[in-house]
Amino acid sequence: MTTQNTDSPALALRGVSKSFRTPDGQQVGVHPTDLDVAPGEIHGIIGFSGAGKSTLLRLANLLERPDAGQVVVHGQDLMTLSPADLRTARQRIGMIFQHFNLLHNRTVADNVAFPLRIAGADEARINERVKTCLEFVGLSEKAGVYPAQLSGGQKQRVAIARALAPEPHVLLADEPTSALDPRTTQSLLEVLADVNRRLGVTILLVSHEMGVIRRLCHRVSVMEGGSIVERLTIANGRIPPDSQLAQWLREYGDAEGDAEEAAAEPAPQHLLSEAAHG
Ligand SMILES: Nc1ncnc2c1ncn2[C@@H]1O[C@H](COP(=O)(O)OP(=O)(O)OP(=O)(O)O)[C@@H](O)[C@H]1O
Repeated sequence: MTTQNTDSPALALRGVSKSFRTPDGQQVGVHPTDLDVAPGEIHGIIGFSGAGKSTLLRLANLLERPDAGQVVVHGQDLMTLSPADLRTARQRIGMIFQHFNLLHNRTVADNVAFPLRIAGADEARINERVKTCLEFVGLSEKAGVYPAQLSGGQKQRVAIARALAPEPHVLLADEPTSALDPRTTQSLLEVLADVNRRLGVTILLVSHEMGVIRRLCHRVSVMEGGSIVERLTIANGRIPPDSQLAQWLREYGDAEGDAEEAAAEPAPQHLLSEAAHG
């Protein structure tokens, strides 16, 4: 990994906005929004359905191109890059999805190798990265199998290995555990915490599950109607009780079933990255 300037954000969205043209007219996905994610931070985005969470995340690697604003990753404004330079910059921004998005007709090893092949890496480096990344996610013995032979949790681990293959500085995660059962979710969160703590990867994660945010994130942005309406620090898994988010939890409950507990109970220590909190 290259040396990072710890003073500047790993990822900064500056005045980004996005509207969509629909048969009914213009639909606002994200109003002009600022977001800073510090190096080594795990930053969550939470909100109700349609709040603009996925759109905001996809603006961060120009999967959706903003109508306006800047997308700055390690000091480089992606909006100003040529297509070739953008492809290079994207090697440093990994992404994982709710439904894994694996290539079903390729083996696990070939899935992990895919971003490196696209980038024209040589076979020695590809083999070395595939081995390292599959070891990291605990799936070395599955290198030769096809995705259909894997469980959901294993598929998401392969997707994480694929995202890690080009040694990204930032990982974007769009509802990475929403298709998984609670126990698999727990082990996936441990993998993501390891990605952050051991590899120093900054993570921006969308989830509608409060438990995921509490267990994994250092800070959270709360979205409503295409805007960030609240920004909170999560200390030891605690949501500040006077926050809008805690109020919503009291009002609408939590996927885990106990809103009061969700606001008060500390997260397991092993899931909190020491990196960003010292
Ligand atoms: N490609 C698109 N075309 C038209 N409208 C879109 C498109 N993508 C998003 N939108 C609209 O933008 C708004 C925000 O959508 P987005 O998917 O970002 O919300 P979300 O908070 O991620 O919701 P969910 O939790 O249901 O995934 C919604 O009103 C949605 O219908």
